[in-house]
Amino acid sequence: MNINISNYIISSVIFKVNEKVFKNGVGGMSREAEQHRVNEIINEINNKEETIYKKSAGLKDTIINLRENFWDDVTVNLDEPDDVIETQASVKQQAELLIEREQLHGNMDKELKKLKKLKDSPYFGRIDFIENENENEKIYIGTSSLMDLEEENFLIYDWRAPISSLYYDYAPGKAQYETMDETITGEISLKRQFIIRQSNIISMFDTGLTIGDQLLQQALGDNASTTMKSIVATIQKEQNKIIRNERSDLLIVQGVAGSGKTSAVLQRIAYLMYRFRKELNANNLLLFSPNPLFSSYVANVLPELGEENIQQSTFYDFLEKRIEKGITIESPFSQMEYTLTEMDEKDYDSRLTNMTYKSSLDFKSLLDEYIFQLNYHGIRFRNITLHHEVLISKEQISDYFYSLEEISLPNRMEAVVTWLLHELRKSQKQEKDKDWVMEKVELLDKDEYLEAYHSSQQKDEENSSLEEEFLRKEVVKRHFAQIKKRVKRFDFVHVLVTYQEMFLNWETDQTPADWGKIRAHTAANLSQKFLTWEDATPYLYFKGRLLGDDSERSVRHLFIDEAQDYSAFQFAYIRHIFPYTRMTLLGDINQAIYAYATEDNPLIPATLEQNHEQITLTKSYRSTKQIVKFTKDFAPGEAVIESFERSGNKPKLIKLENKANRTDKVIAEIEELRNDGNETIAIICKTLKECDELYQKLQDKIVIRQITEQTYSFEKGLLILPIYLAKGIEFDAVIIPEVSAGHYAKESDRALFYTACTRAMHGLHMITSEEPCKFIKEAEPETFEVFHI
Ligand SMILES: Nc1ncnc2c1ncn2[C@@H]1O[C@H](COP(=O)(O)OP(=O)(O)OP(=O)(O)O)[C@@H](O)[C@H]1O
Repeated sequence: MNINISNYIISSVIFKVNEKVFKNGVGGMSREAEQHRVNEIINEINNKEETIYKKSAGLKDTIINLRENFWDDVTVNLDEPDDVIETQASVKQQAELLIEREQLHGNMDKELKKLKKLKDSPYFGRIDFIENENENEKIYIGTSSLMDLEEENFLIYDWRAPISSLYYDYAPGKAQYETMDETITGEISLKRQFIIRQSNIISMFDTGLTIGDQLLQQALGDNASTTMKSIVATIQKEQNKIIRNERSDLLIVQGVAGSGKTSAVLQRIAYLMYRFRKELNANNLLLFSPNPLFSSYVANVLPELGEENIQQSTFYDFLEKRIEKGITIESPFSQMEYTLTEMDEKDYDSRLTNMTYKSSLDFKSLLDEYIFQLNYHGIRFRNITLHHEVLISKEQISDYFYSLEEISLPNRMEAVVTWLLHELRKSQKQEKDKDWVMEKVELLDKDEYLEAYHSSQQKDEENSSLEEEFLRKEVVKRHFAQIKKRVKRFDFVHVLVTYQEMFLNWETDQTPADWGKIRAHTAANLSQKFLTWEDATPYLYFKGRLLGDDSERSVRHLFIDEAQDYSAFQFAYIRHIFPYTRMTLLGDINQAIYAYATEDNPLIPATLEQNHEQITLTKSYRSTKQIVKFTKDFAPGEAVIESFERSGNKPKLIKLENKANRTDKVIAEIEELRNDGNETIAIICKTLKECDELYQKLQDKIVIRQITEQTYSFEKGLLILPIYLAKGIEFDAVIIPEVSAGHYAKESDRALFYTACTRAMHGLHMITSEEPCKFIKEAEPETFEVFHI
């Protein structure tokens, strides 16, 4: 959490209010006594640092020494086989010693970093807990744990320790927490919060019901930052349930805009890495994020919590890595832009039909049926050629494939690979004596010649006099190595054409009403080697069923943010590709901006299996009470939306008499919002096209940055971006430059408009020169102010 001057002043005021309480001794130690304890902790940290520095310096010398004299301490004797074995063992032992010391040094480095952080702010919470009849124990909670010098007592508990959950889950009174083996019950007699900076207590509060609204007030009152912050000091009870959930294989979180889903999932990752530190490392965890900007926005949280960043990818990047070279996938953003801007295009309706159908599980069933009949016929193969001559024809491959007994398609493909490699070895022998080989030998440059000559000599000493023979062999081998590599990659299967066949020639009675349109549309795109976003996942699913999937077995936990934007087919594919992975899905059905996403949405499963769990978050922490009140009336879903008690100005609707004044009015609004203290202001448009047009008009008049699909990070200041790229991110203030009824006209625009409005923390200004859209009209009139200009 960044503490700025205004915060500091607020904190001091709050402290003054609370000071009296503390002086009177309510809740145990006074502020002086608490500061005294902080000082003692800092002393302890200093001592620890000193000890580690000393050990670390000695260790560093040992490592340098070990590296420099590595071979001195190794007995090298290669005379007899036994001696060789002994030498190997000796080298191994020495290497292990070095690795162990290096690891120890690395751990010390980590420990020093942790201590440095603790020195600045050792803890943020305290609870006094009486376990049954035992004495009252003071438990201080911080970002990591600290033990005394004797390593006997905890001076600070890590926020993820079992006992720390008391702090998040209970008010003073009866309380309990789970350890690995039992439930511990007792009573909390005090719950206290601190803001400590540079080893000084800036403020402290004794709290009642929830984790002090005051501390949360302060955290939420900050300006938006360009990177997300950790929320460990103020995690709310419901969020804590998400963070510490260990039971569920599938945890589904439906949370309203700004309810802390992303925050909770990042703390959850840190929790899991701590709780299962022996079994999990950063590579076992994967987060699917909605856009590249979001990835950089959240990149700071885990390092801030002392954990390594985990693998992060957009679903688009994940798919792109699995697709063959030469095939292009449309990005979800282009798909969205198309949906929003190309209504007049002649194929628009077919495209929408295609999108809806390809996103559904009905299409997956149809695809499964098509795949099933490929067991008997229909897979398209490619000739295996060498210099345009067919070595093994596609018909031969097909005959061989379909002559195999009925094992699964991928297993048969493996058998074909073995057979092809065998056949290629035969061709390789015959090929050696052909004319082209000598031509290639003559074309070898000097280095290649020598390399080929030497490697032939090394491998075939007996015939070393037959130089030409060797060179021929070598040249053929090189050419065949390429072919074999392609065979092992299944290049002999024409996956795209086999998929296309489904739309060109396959006949079945299971097809949907609009199959004709869908067929034509898909086949045309596939012949351009272009996969629309809605076809990308089905195609990869198809490819996996044909050739075998590279299941992601190393990923033990998958986290999907903005899960409402995944289609039923995409989610089914994810389950298919991560068969053994635990999943956490987070999203908000109100923000389902993709047209297909509401049907069979993974966030609202028809049934929950036994080890699945669903948690709902209803309180919005991002936006002021005024913004939440305004937006909740037109939110698409039925979900309860509560606001956190934080005040600001009412959203503003500016009605322009003259449309030509829009650019100047946008600039005036920016100025006004800046004067109110907003640092990061986003102009959020419905589409990229709208952004482009407005950006052209603004860029000469004001410093502004346009965010596109390719933007990977952002700085404070003025930004312009389309709604779909603002997902998951927040800004001090938002200006929506066009909110007319014509612009946000369709019911499907509701989620878009809601998403745009809910990006705002403190200020929301909307401009129109016509009738405002129906969503604004649905909001209670007293929730926003109207200005006629
Ligand atoms: N317990 C908390 N303590 C402090 N701040 C919090 C807490 N929970 C959420 N916030 C803050 O509220 C804001 C919204 O959180 P976050 O982005 O995680 O919400 P979200 O549910 O993912 O939102 P959306 O779905 O709208 O993208 C952030 O500024 C976050 O720091």
